[in-house]
Amino acid sequence: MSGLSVRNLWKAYPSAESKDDVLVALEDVSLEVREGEFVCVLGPSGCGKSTLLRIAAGLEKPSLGTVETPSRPSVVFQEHGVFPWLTVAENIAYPLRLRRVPRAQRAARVAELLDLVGLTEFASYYPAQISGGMRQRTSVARALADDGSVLLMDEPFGALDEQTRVVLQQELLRIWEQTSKAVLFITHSVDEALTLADRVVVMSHRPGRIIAEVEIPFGRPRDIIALRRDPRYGEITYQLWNLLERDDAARDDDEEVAA
Ligand SMILES: Nc1ncnc2c1ncn2[C@@H]1O[C@H](COP(=O)(O)OP(=O)(O)OP(=O)(O)O)[C@@H](O)[C@H]1O
Repeated sequence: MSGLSVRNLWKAYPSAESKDDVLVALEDVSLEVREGEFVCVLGPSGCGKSTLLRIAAGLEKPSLGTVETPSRPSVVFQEHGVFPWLTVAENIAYPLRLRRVPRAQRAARVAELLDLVGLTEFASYYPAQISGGMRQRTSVARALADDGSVLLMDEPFGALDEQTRVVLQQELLRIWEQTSKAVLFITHSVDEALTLADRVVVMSHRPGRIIAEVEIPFGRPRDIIALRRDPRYGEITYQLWNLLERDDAARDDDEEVAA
């Protein structure tokens, strides 16, 4: 198997309110991301998206269930994903050093990745000397330097302004389209999910369950500005919002019954 397979995942944390209680963050979550497929997980704040990603990355253990990947996934987080004491080029080279890739080969791969993410001029800058968007590009390039076939991204553009976000979304697609990596991308933005994904997995409020999977019909390569003119863009936006809102309304009903 060269993608990611998550089966019947449950995660409970000790409750902060009572030591006899638990907080269920994930409830029986199963999903597959095939080789070369881009899947977005969309859900409201606190529904367990990051928990799912951390478990998929092997950074946390599930309470129940399994995760299968052919190799250790690469991860891009929302912020603080780069080492502040290393330059842009050294950050990108980091996974290559860990794999003991010979120096000349490493330099060639770093030069290629710097070019791919448009940071050649900033190779010797430190993270504090570049913009937030450039730091995220560095983070993406470093994840691409990892040769794993699965890439996990946790709201990597969430902290950026809208214009930078759109530029980086387009760049990410351009770069990813040249690979066959399976991508699991976490977002709470309807717009971002349908712009990027082949398939959107919609999660409920906590405890996070999968309430729907929506196939996105836009082809590849994808021009993310042009697709906003496609009449299907509005329809799918409406469909996704409806799924999220219906779940919200169901939760309000549950709370009223419980009260
Ligand atoms: N280490 C932890 N200990 C206890 N509870 C936790 C822990 N990590 C997460 N939780 C709880 O699990 C639930 C899901 O959190 P998670 O961060 O996965 O949500 P999220 O969907 O990523 O949220 P957001 O979109 O706001 O980042 C939350 O109620 C959170 O309080």
